[in-house]
Amino acid sequence: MTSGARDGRTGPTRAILRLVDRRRAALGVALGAGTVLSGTALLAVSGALITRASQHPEDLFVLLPLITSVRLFGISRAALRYAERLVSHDVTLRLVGSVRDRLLRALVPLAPAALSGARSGELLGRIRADVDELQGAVVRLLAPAVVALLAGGLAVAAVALVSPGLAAVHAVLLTVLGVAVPLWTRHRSRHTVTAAARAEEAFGSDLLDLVRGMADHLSGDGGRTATATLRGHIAAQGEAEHAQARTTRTAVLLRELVPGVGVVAALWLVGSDVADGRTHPALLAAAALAVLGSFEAVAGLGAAWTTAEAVRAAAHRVQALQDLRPAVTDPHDPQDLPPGTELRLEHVTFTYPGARRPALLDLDLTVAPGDKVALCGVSGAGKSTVLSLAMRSRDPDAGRVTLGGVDVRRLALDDVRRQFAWAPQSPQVLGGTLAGNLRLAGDDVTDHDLTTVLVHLGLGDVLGAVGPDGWIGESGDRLSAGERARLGLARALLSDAPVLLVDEPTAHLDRPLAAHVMRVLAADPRSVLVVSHDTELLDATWRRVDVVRPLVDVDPAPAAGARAPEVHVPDAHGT
Ligand SMILES: Nc1ncnc2c1ncn2[C@@H]1O[C@H](COP(=O)(O)OP(=O)(O)OP(=O)(O)O)[C@@H](O)[C@H]1O
Repeated sequence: MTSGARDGRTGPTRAILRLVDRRRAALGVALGAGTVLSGTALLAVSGALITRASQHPEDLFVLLPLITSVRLFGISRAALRYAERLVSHDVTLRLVGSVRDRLLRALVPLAPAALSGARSGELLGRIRADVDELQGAVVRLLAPAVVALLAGGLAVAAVALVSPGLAAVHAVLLTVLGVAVPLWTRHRSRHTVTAAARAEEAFGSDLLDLVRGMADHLSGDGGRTATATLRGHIAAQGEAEHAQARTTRTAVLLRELVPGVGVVAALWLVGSDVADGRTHPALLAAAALAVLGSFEAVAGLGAAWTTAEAVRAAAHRVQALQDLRPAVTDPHDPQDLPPGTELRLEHVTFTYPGARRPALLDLDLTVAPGDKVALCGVSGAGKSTVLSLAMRSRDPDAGRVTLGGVDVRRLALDDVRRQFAWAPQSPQVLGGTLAGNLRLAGDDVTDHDLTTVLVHLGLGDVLGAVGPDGWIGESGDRLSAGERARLGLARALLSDAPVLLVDEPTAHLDRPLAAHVMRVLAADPRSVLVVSHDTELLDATWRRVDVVRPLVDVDPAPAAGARAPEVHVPDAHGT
């Protein structure tokens, strides 16, 4: 997508249309125009046949070519329509595939930092709705527009051979039905379509939030507020759709009326020519029926104008997602991953976008291979931020993070992320099975590995009750918070990354289980950087690092005194 395309009002739409396979789309359009012209010719020849048959019922020499033509156009119309549907749907499916591919490629680098402000229901709803809308770009927008020009133009030219006056009227009526009526409809329905789409989108994301947080809603006000909000969205959508239906009814009436006017004009104009002897009588019915049939050329234009609006809006939303800047990017010329895995944060300062105070200020931390380091500190001190800077979810504003002595900004993002196994406080548990969730750790994870790690983390009972392939609920809802956290930890332990980053692994556990989990982590031969509130759980294996919340406001050039080291590193016993 070029920047020029982004600037223009219709830029994102053009960018989407550029993804269309042009050769196949041209074939689809040619087949579509062929279908319309076959239909028009079928009616015209039928008219001529009826007239000739009434004049010369026994003259097979005259009638036979007309009968053959009727058969030919009848068969070709059906065959061309079938082929056109095949080709245009193939083009659509390819377009949808490309759009999904581009969208997902754009989203992956944005996670987690750049998407942290987005509601996942909204994102999901937006992507689903936008891809649905973009499906219409070929079959309901591009193809009908070109077919209307091509087939409509050729039909007018053919009518002009019989009666130039009728051709002029015919062209005007085609324009009225193809352009004026749809433009009027579009003008009337602009607000209603947007309002209905907004209400539907809001309904989708609020419904998803309601289902996800059902327990909270039920224990709050029994879900009354949430259902009232949903009802509001349904009512707003219904109101918008009623207004839209009124406009549609009028448009349908006009679509029936205008071709009738065309037939009357044909009978009048060509009829006068026939009466004057300037035109063969067989052409009267042929011209009238040809005019009637040719309105099929603009039949798809009504939906095309509405589709243009919807496609434009969807393309803008897709563009807006693609325009989000990732919080971190790959270097142009990444260095090879160094052999060492020592992790260092050197004089690291970091402020979240829009925050008044830095989350970390001049922080130093070293985690040598095999080190067991516990980050302690009050809530909001910046402990989780240390983990996200370590695995390069974000970059520091000042100072640097190194892995094996190399600044992580010099390494390929995938290389950096492969060095870390991350177990967040509330891990993402997918709706599925225990085994399915754990196999995300790597392709080579065996059934034996799964069982061992689950038993090791005290999840043997859950494994026994559910089984490795039993359903654990949407987002693991059938597990307790502590079980979900340990499932996330199990996934991290199964990975072969050399550094484990573990956020509050004992938050939901009773004391004996918490102590057991800390012993499991202490026994792991890899480097472990753990966030923990509970200093009593830290035995001599752990080096405790206290992270202190910076109490200074953001200042581009802080005074030397304000940049005093914020990290106190006690000895191995935590004193
Ligand atoms: N995505 C974010 N955007 C803006 N501010 C954030 C974001 N994430 C964290 N913060 C802020 O940064 C500070 C440090 O947050 P962080 O999560 O690192 O603290 P923590 O020590 O891990 O806290 P806890 O022990 O409660 O998990 C807090 O003041 C927090 O409000």
